[in-house]
Amino acid sequence: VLELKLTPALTLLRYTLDQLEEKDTAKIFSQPVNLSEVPDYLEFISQPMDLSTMRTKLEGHAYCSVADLEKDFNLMISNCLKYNSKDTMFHKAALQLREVGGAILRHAHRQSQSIG
Ligand SMILES: CCOC(=O)c1ccc2c(c1)NC(=O)[C@@H](C)N2
Repeated sequence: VLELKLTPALTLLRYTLDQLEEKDTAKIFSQPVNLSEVPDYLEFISQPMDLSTMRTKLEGHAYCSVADLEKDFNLMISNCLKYNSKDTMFHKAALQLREVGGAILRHAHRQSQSIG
């Protein structure tokens, strides 16, 4: 069972991000895109996002709700779909994580309504 600490809202956000990380089995979303490996990345992507950045923002109280977390998750996915062509592993992984992550986030929304 979810171990709810004194701050259930923050605990729910942490648990939700843990679940999203777990689904990134190839770990392609765990760190910022390496700009020395991908030198043209910022020509296409104005606001990079990744799971480690989301973790830092979460612990820094940048997310007030599941919706805030979902916004950065959607940004991370859309960046990947934009930069990587359809026939790449990256693009396919983003489509997959979008589906699986969507279900995780819907469940977290429902839980946040019950813990307030
Ligand atoms: C060491 C080389 O790593 C990469 O080229 C690379 C590594 C990870 C990546 C990525 C590229 N591109 C992306 O769009 C995001 C999702 N992940």
